[in-house]
Amino acid sequence: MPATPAAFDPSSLHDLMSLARRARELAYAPYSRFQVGAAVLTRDGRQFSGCNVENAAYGLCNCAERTALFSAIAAGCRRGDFVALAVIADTPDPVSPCGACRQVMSELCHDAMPVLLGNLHGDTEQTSVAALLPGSFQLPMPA
Ligand SMILES: O=c1ccn([C@H]2C[C@H](O)[C@@H](CO)O2)c(=O)[nH]1
Ligand SMILES: [Zn+2]
Repeated sequence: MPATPAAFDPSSLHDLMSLARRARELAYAPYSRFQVGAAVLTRDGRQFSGCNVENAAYGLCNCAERTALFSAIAAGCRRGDFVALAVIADTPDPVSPCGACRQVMSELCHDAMPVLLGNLHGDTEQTSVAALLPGSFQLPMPA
């Protein structure tokens, strides 16, 4: 979404990555064995974490990023309430979110919202929602 996200303390990105790292341990990934964790910070200072949750019907697998964002929505947070998101996996380079998660981020989060990508070695890369999905699909919002 266009508009400017709320300001945030850059050190909160480090905290968010620690939370994502702990959430990763909770992944339900018996098929891929690829565990992912994510955490999102909201405008009012709340943090929501998420892990990937797989299913025998593979198409139902839900990524860590979407689990975290959907948990926040289910707790009452609204589109635009998000300040930063962190995601972590056991990858050689900082993990790269899938297309579905990029689309969900682009609908729920401000274009400039920082997204911190990480791996278990402690490598990180800071990017943004718009950088992850330029030209994303959006529907005009009803007034
Ligand atoms: O950024 C990513 C990439 C993949 N996965 C999950 C989906 C599936 O459970 C497993 C393998 O793709 O990792 C995530 O949670 N986040
Ligand atoms: Zn995804």
